[in-house]
Amino acid sequence: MPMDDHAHAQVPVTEPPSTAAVQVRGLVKSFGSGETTVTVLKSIDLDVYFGELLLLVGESGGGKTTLLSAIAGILDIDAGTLDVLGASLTEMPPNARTRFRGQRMGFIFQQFNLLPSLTAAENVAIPLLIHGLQKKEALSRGRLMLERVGLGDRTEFLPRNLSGGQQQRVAVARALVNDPQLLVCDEPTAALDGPNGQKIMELIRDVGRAPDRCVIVVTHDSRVFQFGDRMAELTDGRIVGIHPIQKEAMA
Ligand SMILES: Nc1ncnc2c1ncn2[C@@H]1O[C@H](COP(=O)(O)OP(=O)(O)OP(=O)(O)O)[C@@H](O)[C@H]1O
Repeated sequence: MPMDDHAHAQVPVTEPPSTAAVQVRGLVKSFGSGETTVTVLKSIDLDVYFGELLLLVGESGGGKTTLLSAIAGILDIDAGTLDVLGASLTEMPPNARTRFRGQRMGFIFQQFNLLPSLTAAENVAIPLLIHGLQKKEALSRGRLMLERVGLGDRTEFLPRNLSGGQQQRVAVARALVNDPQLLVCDEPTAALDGPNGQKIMELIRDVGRAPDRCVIVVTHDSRVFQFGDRMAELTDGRIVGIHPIQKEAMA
């Protein structure tokens, strides 16, 4: 096989780079019922491509977290379709969706959500244990992942003995330990100071983004913008703009 063909063979045929990893069409989501119904997402269309880091920005209460939760399969939607990593989330039964999420997606939140009584390595190993890996193997992979995020010397520390930036690194390691193709991040830098926020975004960009995967980051933090490839603006439940990020303008 010629080298080029061989390189192609590494990428699954259904998921070549530059095609949509996430395809959202006509997504509608409301909360409440009767007179108190609030329609938070009003017919959203959005594509997120393999190989990109997409920023989702917009006014507070505009629906960013709701959209992220729908894409992550955490939230049922009222209308529309959601295709994620080649699968229709809208048609998937809840159990299959939970499994799919655990195997193919990673999550990073503003709050690090680490379990306080577990060491850093144990926290990172949790997704692997849930998927049935033996504890020894899970911990060993957890430690390796912590090395990748620069915490090889902190694997046996409890979260309370780590700085905020280090705790978020543990959370990033936990999100990536399953080798997810879609990484969703909700305000990942909000609880961090400037330098730690920069380091976390570098990590998310460098480890989470690759030709066969993609990252979506909800953020208010303008210092994060330089790490994005495109920015989608969500206001009052609608995507009001989506554009590439001019890196030169940021420098
Ligand atoms: N479970 C829920 N029940 C009722 N209303 C909800 C629920 N979740 C979100 N909302 C409402 O949906 C709207 C959008 O919320 P969402 O958290 O998606 O916005 P956001 O753009 O992420 O805001 P922020 O930037 O402040 O985090 C808000 O008005 C919120 O009150």
